[in-house]
Amino acid sequence: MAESSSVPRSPAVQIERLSAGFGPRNVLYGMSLTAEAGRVTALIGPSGCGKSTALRCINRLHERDATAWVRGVVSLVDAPRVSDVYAAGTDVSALRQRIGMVFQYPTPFVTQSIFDNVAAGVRVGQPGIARARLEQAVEEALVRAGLWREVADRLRSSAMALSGGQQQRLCIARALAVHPDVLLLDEPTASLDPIATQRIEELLYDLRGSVTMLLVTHNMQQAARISDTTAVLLDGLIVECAPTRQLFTTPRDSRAEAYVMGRFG
Ligand SMILES: Nc1ncnc2c1ncn2[C@@H]1O[C@H](COP(=O)(O)OP(=O)(O)OP(=O)(O)O)[C@@H](O)[C@H]1O
Repeated sequence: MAESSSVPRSPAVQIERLSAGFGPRNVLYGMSLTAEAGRVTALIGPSGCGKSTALRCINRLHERDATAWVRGVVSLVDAPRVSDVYAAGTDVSALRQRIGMVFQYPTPFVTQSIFDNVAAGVRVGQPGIARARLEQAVEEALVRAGLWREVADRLRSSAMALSGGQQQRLCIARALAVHPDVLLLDEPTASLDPIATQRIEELLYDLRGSVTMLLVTHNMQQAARISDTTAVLLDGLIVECAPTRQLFTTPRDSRAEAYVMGRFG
């Protein structure tokens, strides 16, 4: 099987006037951003400016904090269909399968095998799925995550027997197994060495076209290498969003320019 994807295009993510915070504390101040369908949108900005909070508002992880609040609109747009992420009655677990997330540190289920890690979401979404179909879903996800060849002969081993980079690709496979529309990537290579980082970057690049990705990164070279669009978040607002090459060569906003030139943050 070729290690590439052939699933259909995903919807765009549209964020409009998003404000969010914790208790009396405001973190996002009415930010707007569109992550185009099937593209990689990088979200960059100094530490503490609200990048993770913005990502966590998209799949409604933010609201798990007892003091968290959110206002504004987040939609998945697959014209003419528009799904409001915060619509009353939304099945939040199903939403989080549609909008997968990968974190800075790999988060495999530590007591489970490689197979069971990838199968977890499929079992939840399709209880009673036939064994052969489950095995096929796991294999497909591992192939898409570029991990199949490394683990095919040890699917029953513990996920903890994998290297950090492999664990991160396992987490990506776990997210891909349920065919998400969107992948939220919160500094997915920050804990990895350069070789493992390169594998993940190649993987994300290859997933373009089949999944809409939002990538939070402190690594501007990484944003430049793999994103189509880059948005600069400063103090809870997007100050510039542009095609990546343009943003890094001829930014229009003076604050965005100062940030990408390393003059602050
Ligand atoms: N659970 C929380 N309760 C209160 N404040 C929080 C909580 N989580 C985050 N914050 C604050 O919200 C602000 C934004 O945090 P966030 O993690 O979104 O920023 P970030 O841009 O992703 O930062 P970094 O690049 O350092 O990861 C920070 O000042 C942070 O201290």
